[in-house]
Amino acid sequence: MKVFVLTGAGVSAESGLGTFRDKGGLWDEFDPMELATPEAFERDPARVHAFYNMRRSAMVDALPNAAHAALVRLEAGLEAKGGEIFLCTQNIDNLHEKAGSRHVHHMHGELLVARCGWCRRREVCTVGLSEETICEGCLRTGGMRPDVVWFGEMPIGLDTIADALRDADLFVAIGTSGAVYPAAGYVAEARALGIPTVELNLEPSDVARVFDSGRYGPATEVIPAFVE
Ligand SMILES: CC(C)NC(=O)[C@H](Cc1c[nH]c2ccccc12)NC(=O)[C@H](CCCC/N=C(/NCCC(=O)O)S[C@H]1O[C@H](COP(=O)(O)OP(=O)(O)OC[C@H]2O[C@@H](n3cnc4c(N)ncnc43)[C@H](O)[C@@H]2O)[C@@H](O)[C@H]1O)NC(=O)OCc1ccccc1
Repeated sequence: MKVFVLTGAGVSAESGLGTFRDKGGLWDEFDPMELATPEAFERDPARVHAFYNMRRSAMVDALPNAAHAALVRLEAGLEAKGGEIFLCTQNIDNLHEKAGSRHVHHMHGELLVARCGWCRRREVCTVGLSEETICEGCLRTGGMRPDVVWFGEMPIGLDTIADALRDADLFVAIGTSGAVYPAAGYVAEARALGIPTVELNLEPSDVARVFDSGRYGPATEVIPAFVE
């Protein structure tokens, strides 16, 4: 049994990391076009660094919750029966890995990684970034940026995701609003491939009608019940 699991900010909400579009979510307070685009970074790098430094310091102390732990059990359970999980997350936090998940694909990158815009070197980053941050590779400043996918930028590993989707026996979406593409389009692709689809979310998402079924409630309750 091969299970494709797509997760979004809702799976980390009960770990204290805010979501984007919910009441009091990040995009309530901040404008994504002023902070999560390459143009915004070009225009005002200090402002973009401040935004991601704030989120990074919250992430460093955050702990995984029962939903993350249940997905680790699902991974182990499937592998014990010769199956596998493809855990595709839109999240830039590392709570899946902190919980013990071993096969995590970050399609929108990772905030605890920095990338140099000059030499493209990547390095682990648990502290704040600024325009003065020196790249340990090319020793230049002004090029370090969070290794995340901004709007208008190509998500990571689209071919790997397409292969995993094609091989899946079940598609599960967890804690995502279905508002951002290409991720929001995967349920329709799964359906077109004849793969059963289920949504596990606090409430029906923007693409709820495309799913065969849905279970609604907090992830820390719904995911352990689904995995048992
Ligand atoms: C706004 C939207 C319309 N715009 C887009 O989709 C754009 C443009 C676009 C592309 N194709 C289109 C087609 C149609 C229309 C527009 C487009 N897409 C892009 O720009 C993408 C890149 C988008 C990535 C942007 N980066 C993010 N994040 C990283 C940075 C950062 O984090 O700062 S997006 C960010 O928002 C997305 C949605 O967020 P969610 O995770 O779903 O969170 P949200 O708050 O929205 O919802 C939370 C959900 O959880 C639930 N919940 C809350 N609490 C709980 C709880 N306790 N338990 C359970 N559930 C819970 C809630 O009910 C809710 O449903 C995630 O992907 C997340 O990563 N790039 C691209 O298209 O490149 C070219 C391309 C691509 C492919 C092929 C050829 C060319």
